[in-house]
Amino acid sequence: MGEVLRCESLVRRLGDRDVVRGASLDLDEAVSVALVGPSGCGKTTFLQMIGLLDRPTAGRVVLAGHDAWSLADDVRAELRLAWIGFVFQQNNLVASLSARENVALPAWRLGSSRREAERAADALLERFGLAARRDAPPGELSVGEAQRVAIARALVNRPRLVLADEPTGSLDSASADVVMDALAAASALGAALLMVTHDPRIAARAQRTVEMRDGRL
Ligand SMILES: Nc1ncnc2c1ncn2[C@@H]1O[C@H](COP(=O)(O)OP(=O)(O)OP(=O)(O)O)[C@@H](O)[C@H]1O
Repeated sequence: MGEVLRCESLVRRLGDRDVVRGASLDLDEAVSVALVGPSGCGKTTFLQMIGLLDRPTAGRVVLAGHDAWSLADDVRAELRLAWIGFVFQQNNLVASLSARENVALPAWRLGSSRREAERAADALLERFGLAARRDAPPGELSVGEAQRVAIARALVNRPRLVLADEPTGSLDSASADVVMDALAAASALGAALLMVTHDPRIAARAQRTVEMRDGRL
């Protein structure tokens, strides 16, 4: 199995304390890992360093063989766009764009034509049962619909690494199942999946569970 991600001894100091204190983790392609742990133990902070959103105080994130945090900012942004799909706790959709445009945007930014990007977006929206909602702006979607759009957006560039921070936290159990099926499908297609969850039912669907306590895995 090919290695997708290796993080080595990640530390993140926030204020006067280390919130993440030397966390190391390897992920190979097609694996799914649930990250669990008590509220405030550092899970989101850890995920944001891996997702190239928050610079570690110490340690390395090796993604696709690159020491990601030593790259120039624009190169790192490009690596992130091509390799990582991030599903946030809040969906972070762009309010002024339609569901379809939100999903298409990362593909277009990565270099697809508008037409190709929209075709890829439509295929994902259809798979998530949202074909009829594609022209709606996020403000007109239910919480569950919006989260499925956010997952479609995260998957549109066929990322090798999918990071999800409580992707089903705000969903009823039927919508949570649809979301989980989508994430499981991405991992079956070869992506490495790392998801933070408090839900034991969701964690049970991952191949492996890793626990964080006090900033350590
Ligand atoms: N800017 C900051 N300055 C100081 N402390 C911070 C800052 N941001 C977050 N923290 C603290 O860092 C700790 C870890 O936060 P983090 O969000 O990573 O935890 P978590 O495990 O994801 O929690 P939850 O499960 O509740 O989402 C918390 O105790 C939080 O209060």
